[in-house]
Amino acid sequence: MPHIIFEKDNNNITVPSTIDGTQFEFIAKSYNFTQKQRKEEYRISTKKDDKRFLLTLKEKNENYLLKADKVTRISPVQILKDSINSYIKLRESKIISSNTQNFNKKVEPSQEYLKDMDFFVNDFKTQKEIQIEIGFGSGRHLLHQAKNNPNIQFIGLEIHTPSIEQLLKQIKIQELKNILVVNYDARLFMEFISSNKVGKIFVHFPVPWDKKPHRRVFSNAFINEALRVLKIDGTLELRTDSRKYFDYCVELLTNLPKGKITIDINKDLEVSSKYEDRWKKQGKNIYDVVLTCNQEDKDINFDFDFSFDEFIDFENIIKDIPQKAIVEEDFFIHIEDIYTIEDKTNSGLIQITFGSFDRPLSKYILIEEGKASYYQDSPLPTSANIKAHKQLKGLLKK
Ligand SMILES: C[S@@+](CC[C@H](N)C(=O)[O-])C[C@H]1O[C@@H](n2cnc3c(N)ncnc32)[C@H](O)[C@@H]1O
Repeated sequence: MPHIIFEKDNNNITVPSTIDGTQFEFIAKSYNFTQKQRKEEYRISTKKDDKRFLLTLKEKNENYLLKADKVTRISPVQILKDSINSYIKLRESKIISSNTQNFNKKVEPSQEYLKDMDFFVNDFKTQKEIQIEIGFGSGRHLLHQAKNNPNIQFIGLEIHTPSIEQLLKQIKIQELKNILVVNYDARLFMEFISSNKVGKIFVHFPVPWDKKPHRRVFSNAFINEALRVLKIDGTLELRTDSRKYFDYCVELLTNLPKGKITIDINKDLEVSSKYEDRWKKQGKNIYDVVLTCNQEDKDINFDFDFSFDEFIDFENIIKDIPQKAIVEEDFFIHIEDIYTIEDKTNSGLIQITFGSFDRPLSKYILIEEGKASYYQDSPLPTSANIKAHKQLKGLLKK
């Protein structure tokens, strides 16, 4: 990550100010919320190329360190590098060391088919049938399906970045236009797909997680969401070499009111995945369980208003904000730190981590003269984020 270490001086910048197309909006100082012996630390709100983010300025030994803030990190990295250089230019400080001057400009592979979750919340629309593969790994099965079914829109979900890069390269080489790739936990992704739109969900050779069953893709909540997004006669297909995982899924999938199951052993598919080849060579059995959906579901509403109340008494509230995490059954809230903005009443930043345990979200809430909003953008409307927001709103009301 780009950063600069510079000599500690008194050349503070005035805000707001703009230099070389970079605007520094305000500076918030750490309130020493956690009450540990802490060094001086600031967040500098910065705008460049229509992006808004924070820079971190803190003491490092006898000097200052200026770097990107992890929570509000943006891309491309060049914007961060330019903003850090602009800050030092404006401040006229003496640089001790830096990696922002000749940062390695790597050519990124085409990311056209890699989508983030905002895309699925705000922009994703298709007239085509959707099919989803969860944990596509080497991508052999997904690429085969996409090549042979050009009228189907495929969505590939993976959490392993090298597998995603490999698939994106293959999409380019094979000139496929019907795969969207998402780096997101499959257990939480389905919440963003409209009801009754999906023809097939493939889960081939998921990690069995025998020692940590709560990490498995299959759970009651996942199956309910799968049945909601599947259209009538749509299928959720598990293929596994693990007898334990198979038995566990058969139990979860049996006697559901909205679907029925079929099971198989050592069935041949048109394409054998990398893991399948490995297990077959070892003489292992391959088990299939297929759940077929037989009921339509109601559509869901993705709109949720993540706003806060009109006036927040920030200066009084920060005295009572809980330092311990609030842990509920399916979400949590942890206030990480608080920053106050000098020379402005009722203004500051609250750094929080919250949402689901599987995919916690880190964000800042910006309070400007008593008016609060999420810094950068609102959270994704997952059920856990919505519940956490409602509770946060209550906390900030007192
Ligand atoms: C054992 S590999 C199987 C890969 C491929 N399906 C095959 O048959 O060769 C399991 C894959 O699932 C991915 N994975 C595990 N948990 C996941 C989750 N919650 N969401 C999305 N992908 C996941 C892993 O990164 C891994 O690539």
